[in-house]
Amino acid sequence: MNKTAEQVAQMATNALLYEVNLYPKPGLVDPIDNGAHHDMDVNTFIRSATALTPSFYQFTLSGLTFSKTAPLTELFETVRRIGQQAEKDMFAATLGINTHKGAIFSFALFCAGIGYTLNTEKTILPQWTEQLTTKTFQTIQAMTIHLDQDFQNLDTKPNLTYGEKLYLDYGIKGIRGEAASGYPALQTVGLPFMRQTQEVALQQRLLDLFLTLLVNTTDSNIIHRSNLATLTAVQKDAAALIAKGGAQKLGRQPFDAMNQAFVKLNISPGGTADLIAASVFFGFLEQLF
Ligand SMILES: CC(C)(COP(=O)(O)OP(=O)(O)OC[C@H]1O[C@@H](n2cnc3c(N)ncnc32)[C@H](O)[C@@H]1O)[C@@H](O)C(=O)NCCC(=O)NCCS
Ligand SMILES: Nc1ncnc2c1ncn2[C@@H]1O[C@H](COP(=O)(O)OP(=O)(O)OP(=O)(O)O)[C@@H](O)[C@H]1O
Repeated sequence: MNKTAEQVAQMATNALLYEVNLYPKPGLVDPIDNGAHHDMDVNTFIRSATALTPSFYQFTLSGLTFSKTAPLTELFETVRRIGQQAEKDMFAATLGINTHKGAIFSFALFCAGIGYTLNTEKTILPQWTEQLTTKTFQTIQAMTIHLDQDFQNLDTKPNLTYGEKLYLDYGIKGIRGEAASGYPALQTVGLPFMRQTQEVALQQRLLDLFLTLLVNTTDSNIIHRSNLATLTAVQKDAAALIAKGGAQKLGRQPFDAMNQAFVKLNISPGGTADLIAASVFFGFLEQLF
């Protein structure tokens, strides 16, 4: 076993566990309630997150051992194959429920990108820096340069995913667009927030991270369960809470109220949840906890 890949995989699983453990998260599964979900609870997420550790290890190892001269699009092809097996492992662990499909895709890119950066920069995990995070996102951009191909010939495809439908209906690129641009929601929003809030208590810090990411993300889960107008409206509400001081000033009450509103609307910001987990993951690497 490769020690570095093991450590990165452990951090990835822990990041998913920190995300599901955070409460009260509007619309999402947390230890207090299942938000707008009827088919999963916190234990479903624990089973899923732990079942994914071997795949996180494989993603990282692929990056660590990838040729320094081959095109990075080949690394993407490799991790997508591993990702397909990871999806099977997730469905086996959850008895058929989609807990972490988006997270598998994003963490495949993060883990492979981190492995590749460690290898090409000849460095080790304890010496990880903000600059290496930036390099990792540049690698991810190079890996996903042809990701737009996913959107070709959709009009003849029989069964469209939510993300594909969203592209056809609105031209919104969702998680694929985020990846192909090198995760601007993390580079310009989530990670700067994590770097600036190291003194804040963890629960308040991550609840305010939730608001900040929600305001700045085109969360395709909210759109497919409702519509673009609903996303815009809840982003406005979240921005108003930030302006009033967020969790640090207001405590958990507005989050409970927002949870009730999201349940009524049957919406769940699953993309925002994945970006919280991602911010925590890079937070572990940069030792921001
Ligand atoms: C690209 C993926 C996520 C499929 O997208 P799909 O169109 O099915 O899903 P959709 O767009 O609805 O979003 C999926 C998930 O992404 C997350 N998400 C949504 N919006 C965002 C956002 N703006 N930013 C980050 N994550 C987001 C959510 O968790 C959501 O549930 C991926 O599963 C995939 O590539 N599937 C094809 C099979 C495959 O290759 N699997 C292996 C992946 S490594
Ligand atoms: N804590 C969480 N609670 C709920 N969803 C989360 C959480 N963390 C991440 N997610 C993401 O949100 C997705 C679930 O959202 P949703 O139920 O809308 O998706 P779906 O299963 O594809 O759609 P549907 O249930 O409407 O058929 C998960 O697959 C996951 O990617």
